[in-house]
Amino acid sequence: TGSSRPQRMLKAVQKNATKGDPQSVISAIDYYCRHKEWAMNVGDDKGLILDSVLTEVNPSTALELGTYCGYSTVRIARLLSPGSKLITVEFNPAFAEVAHQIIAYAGLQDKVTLVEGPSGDLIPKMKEQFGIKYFDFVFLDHWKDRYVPDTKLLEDCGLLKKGTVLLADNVICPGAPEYLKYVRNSPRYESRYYKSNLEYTKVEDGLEKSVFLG
Ligand SMILES: O=C(NC/C=C/[C@H]1OC[C@H](O)[C@@H]1O)c1cc([N+](=O)[O-])cc(O)c1O
Ligand SMILES: [Mg+2]
Repeated sequence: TGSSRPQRMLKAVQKNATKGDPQSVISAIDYYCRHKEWAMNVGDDKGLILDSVLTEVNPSTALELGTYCGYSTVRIARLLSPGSKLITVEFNPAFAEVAHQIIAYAGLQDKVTLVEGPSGDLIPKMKEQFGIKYFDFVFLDHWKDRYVPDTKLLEDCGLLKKGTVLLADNVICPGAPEYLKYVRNSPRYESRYYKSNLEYTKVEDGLEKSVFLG
């Protein structure tokens, strides 16, 4: 059987990026996915919004739900201050295998803990297994129908503190309507929408930033 799309993406990184240079890994993936083969990375347009929110929050502990091939993992980890940590959760073992290699190629493996498994099972174990008190930043980019249950789970497990920032991808395309309703109607969040476009396309999409008010 042939290679998979994630494996072809990894080959493009190994061929075109410089080992230990996160920006070159990001550029190599964006070039490949824009000109050769689309893939569901947050991409360069929404990536700039992710970068700006991250720089503003400057999280000590960050969580990513939905690693896929590690593109946004690299985008986030490259901006973390020394000593800060990113935990990223991926359900699909084939995606996780490629992500490990892309994160290592970027030289960011010491800042990132990649955990394989269903987010719903892993979130309740975060405190005990990873010594996490709470997250300062959460990037939601996994199954869109898990955004609401996992946000509620993070609240119930005491993993959010006053000021924690949730940033959700794809709230327009493919869409996360229940999530938008939840964070926009809840008195516990202050939300705003960053209009952009679906990665590598002209279709509208955007990111929803929601600050937990405690
Ligand atoms: O399903 C999407 N993401 C959820 C990913 C789901 C997969 O990754 C987590 C889990 O292992 C699952 O196999 C998605 C889909 C599109 N899309 O245009 O279809 C665009 C995006 O940015 C997306 O994050
Ligand atoms: Mg996405």
